[in-house]
Amino acid sequence: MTKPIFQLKNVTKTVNTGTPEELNILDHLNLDIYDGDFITVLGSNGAGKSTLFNSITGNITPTSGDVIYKNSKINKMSVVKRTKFLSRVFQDPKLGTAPRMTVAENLLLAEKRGEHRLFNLRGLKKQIPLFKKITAKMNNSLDKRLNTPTGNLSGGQRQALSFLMATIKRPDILLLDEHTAALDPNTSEKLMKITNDTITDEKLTCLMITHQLEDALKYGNRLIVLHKGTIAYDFNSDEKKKLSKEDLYKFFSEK
Ligand SMILES: Nc1ncnc2c1ncn2[C@@H]1O[C@H](COP(=O)(O)OP(=O)(O)OP(=O)(O)O)[C@@H](O)[C@H]1O
Repeated sequence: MTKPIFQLKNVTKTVNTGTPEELNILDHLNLDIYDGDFITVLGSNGAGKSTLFNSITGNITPTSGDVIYKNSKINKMSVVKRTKFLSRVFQDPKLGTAPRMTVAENLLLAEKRGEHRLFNLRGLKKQIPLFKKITAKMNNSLDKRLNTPTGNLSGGQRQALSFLMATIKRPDILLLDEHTAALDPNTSEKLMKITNDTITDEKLTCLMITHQLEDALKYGNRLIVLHKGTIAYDFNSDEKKKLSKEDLYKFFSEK
């Protein structure tokens, strides 16, 4: 049987320890992520979705339990080291790119993700044809703005660039944190289609937080529902196909 590439085993994160506000924001959470999984992540506000991502990226260290990557315990591995094998796209288009650097420079930076060497612009010219090709796929004129500082792009262009930067160097795990939520419906739909095509074509392993029930049902091979810092439901591909939006509403109102 295939082994998971990433596991959270009995992970608990306690905050405000020893005070009346003490709370387990992750509570004995177990999750096995397999190569090629595309998992949509649902949960009400405060359920622990971002905290789950932070425990994968190393932004938080569990109070107890284990974080395992390819059979090795990595509880204390730094965020920077983990960027070698994982990337994340945030909801806010401003968070993914360096505003004063141009589109091309940001892409070059992303290509060198996880490398220790100091960033320099050597080799930029050589990469322009590739950068033109991949930005053209975004279908939003990004390919004509390779020399534009990213701070001058529209939110949609900037978020498309963030997605490209997260995937230009294949990550073992891609984390999408409501990455289309700040975009207008049209732009959001376009980026979601590109996202799905990229993940499917390149067989990426991905977790995607969304509040859009349609998207949670439409995309991916697994769907998990978080509640109070733990995984309340974990639907496999067959179970997910049978789910309706009404079922999902029910799960939320049961809680
Ligand atoms: N450092 C912290 N100290 C105290 N409480 C925290 C901390 N980080 C998160 N929390 C709390 O943990 C809970 C889970 O937060 P989290 O941001 O993971 O939820 P979420 O499911 O991503 O919510 P949303 O959908 O609103 O983004 C919340 O109640 C939040 O207030």
